[in-house]
Amino acid sequence: MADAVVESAKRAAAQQAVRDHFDPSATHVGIGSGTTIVYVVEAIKEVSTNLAIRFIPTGYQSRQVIVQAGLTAVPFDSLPEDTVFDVAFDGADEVDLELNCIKGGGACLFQEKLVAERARKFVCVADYRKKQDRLLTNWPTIPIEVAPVAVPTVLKGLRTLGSTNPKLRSTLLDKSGPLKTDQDFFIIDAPFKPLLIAEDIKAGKGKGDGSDGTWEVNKLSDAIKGLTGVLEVGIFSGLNGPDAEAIRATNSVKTVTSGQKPVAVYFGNQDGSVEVRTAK
Ligand SMILES: O=C(CO)[C@H](O)[C@H](O)COP(=O)(O)O
Repeated sequence: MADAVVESAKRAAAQQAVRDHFDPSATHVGIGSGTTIVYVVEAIKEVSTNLAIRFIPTGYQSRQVIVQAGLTAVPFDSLPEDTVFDVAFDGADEVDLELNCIKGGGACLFQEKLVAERARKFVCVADYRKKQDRLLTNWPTIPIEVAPVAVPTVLKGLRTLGSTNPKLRSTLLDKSGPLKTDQDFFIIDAPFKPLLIAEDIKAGKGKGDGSDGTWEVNKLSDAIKGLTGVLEVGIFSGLNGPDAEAIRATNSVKTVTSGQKPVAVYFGNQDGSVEVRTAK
């Protein structure tokens, strides 16, 4: 029964996100991974079956969702580098007050980041369990995609950064060994204390650079990304819509996109309502 509530929360959020951000005259639309994105594609299909719209998947599962809906899937690397997508939709594992997200619970994060960064608008859709004030409140770990040969190096580096017990992710059948990503890389799940946001640093709640055991979202993301062997980190932070708009306005750079952070996150609630957090 609880599952039915969660599923209808996801569907309600997806319906509203698509109503607000999918323009049927779009030419390129990014499609993320996970269970919630299925409802996004379902909602898109209700509005448009236009085969001229190119849907860019973020991995194998995402591509299957697009293809099974009868829509046109186009690989990311088949598009010219300056193609900006109208919008990219994706799920999230946890979202904080600043719209920073943890992603990678389903082992997709690298291609999700590539696609999100190319979109003029990156929009996330999730259920009520994902809405928190700080990252690592309910979701326990940061997923990190690593080169197999570098696993021991990265585990050691993560412990140095303060992660108490980072672990290599196994398949559901433990005896099959480590889970492989779409890139044939591995995933390490690293726990840290809940992450600080900018207002916490201003309020003196910690330095946020790891020196006192606290980490601010962007600083931790950069520190993990700096470990040799890390392909990508499941923290989506940094620039978002309005920041990117400002850069575009001042520099006349037409190709600046939304960045890694969503411009809006749609949360489906248990009572059927939908709550939207938008970039300030
Ligand atoms: O990042 C992801 C996959 O790696 C997903 O977007 C994230 O895990 C959310 O998934 P779901 O919609 O199933 O809750």
